[in-house]
Amino acid sequence: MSGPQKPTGPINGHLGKAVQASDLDGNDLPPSPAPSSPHPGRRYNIATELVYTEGHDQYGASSTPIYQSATFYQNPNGGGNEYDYTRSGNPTRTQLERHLAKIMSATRCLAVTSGMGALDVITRLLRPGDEVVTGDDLYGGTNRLLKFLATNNGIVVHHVDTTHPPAVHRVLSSKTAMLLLESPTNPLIKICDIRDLSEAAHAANPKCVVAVDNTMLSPMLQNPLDLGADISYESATKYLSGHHDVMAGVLAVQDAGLGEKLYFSINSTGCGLSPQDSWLLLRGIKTLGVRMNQQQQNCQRVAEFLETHGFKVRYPGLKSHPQYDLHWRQARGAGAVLSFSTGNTAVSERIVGGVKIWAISVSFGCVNSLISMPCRMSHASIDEATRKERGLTEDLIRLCVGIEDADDLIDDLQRALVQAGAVNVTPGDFQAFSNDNDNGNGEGSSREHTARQTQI
Ligand SMILES: Cc1ncc(COP(=O)(O)O)c(C=O)c1O
Ligand SMILES: N[C@@H](CCSC[C@H](N)C(=O)O)C(=O)O
Repeated sequence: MSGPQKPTGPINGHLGKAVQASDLDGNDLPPSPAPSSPHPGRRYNIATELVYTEGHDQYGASSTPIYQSATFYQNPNGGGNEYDYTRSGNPTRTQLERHLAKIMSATRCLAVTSGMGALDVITRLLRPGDEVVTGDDLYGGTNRLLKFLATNNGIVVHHVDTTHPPAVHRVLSSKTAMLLLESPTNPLIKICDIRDLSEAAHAANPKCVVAVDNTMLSPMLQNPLDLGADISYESATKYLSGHHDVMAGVLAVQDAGLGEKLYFSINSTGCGLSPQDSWLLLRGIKTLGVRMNQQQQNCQRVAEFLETHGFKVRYPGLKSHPQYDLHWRQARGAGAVLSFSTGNTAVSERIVGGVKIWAISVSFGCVNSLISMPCRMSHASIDEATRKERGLTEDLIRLCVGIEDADDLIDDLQRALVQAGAVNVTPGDFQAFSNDNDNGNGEGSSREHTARQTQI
């Protein structure tokens, strides 16, 4: 990988930029840096690639310099340098994009101001009348943007259960312009067969763009482009950065033409990632391997603890997960987000309110552990009736596990479960109250739970 390039004189006529003057649709392109990755694919194992960079800084700086400059000097004829303006391209952002391209199995990667910004760029490929096929469990913000496009831009959106391939195949057609997948989904941790669904979408319409939101696993654990997707994107606010100190989104592609179209939107709308945030993200990525390893080890312990004590836990590290085998065919780890039900919303509220180490917060992928109730927080923008239809019950608790000591995390959770009356305590053991009375919306067995709580 090469670092920011030195001015080399006019490369491409008077523009002097290593890029063609128009995109594949014939739109005029403003000056921009060269496509991100100078070589396709990875050369080392992922843990090495996350850390290893070949910078060619003129002073030998070990950390990529932050080019905090909005504009760049040019020759009198308007050419000369690779960069002219930071909205169009910035050396720190290019360094990040080239680094990401390696680890995302891409030939080109683009960095933008948030995960939703990345999805906005992707959905700008759509035209009125286009159809989008997507899941019935999705991050709330993704659902909100799709609903906006369906309401205002003439896009037809089909929400189907992506764990059930025939349901997806049934709605795919020559009008399907985009298949948008999450695996695992946020927050019900459903797994879909990315390869099979990508093939089916391309068979239905060879021009269909398959976009996979890889936020839950990060490129450390899953590479959708290797599974047949056209775009892998994620909220880099989560695992890639890892410290909740930056908002960012990344998009990765293997097809140069598609990369140009995405870049065109980014430059036109001005959502490229700032130099400071690009630097923060470059720094965060270096520790992704160690963070993710620790986070998923801790998450496995927490998942087993909850399941052993009778809770219905959704986590692909557990053999009880309905798509366990599929998940391990396409991913290299289970990630560090799980969700579980108590069968009673009031009890769930008391658990969330009772923990000390687990911070009540949206987001995930940070080094510290978080707890949330998706229906009240990350998925509140989905109306109640739709949530209920999709099996997103009000009592659902989502845990995003960090790098703390796993025993401390479990002790804290155990204390909150007992205090909340979520478990039936017997000498030497405690078990979750049965969810048998649960009416499917987290309202069941409330008297049982309340009674239990008052005894403690
Ligand atoms: C799965 C998923 N995709 C995309 C996003 C959007 O990312 P951002 O918050 O960085 O815009 C989020 C969370 O916000 C998410 O959970
Ligand atoms: N108020 C925000 C909520 C962000 S949720 C962040 C993250 N994706 C998560 O799942 O926790 C909004 O309405 O977008």
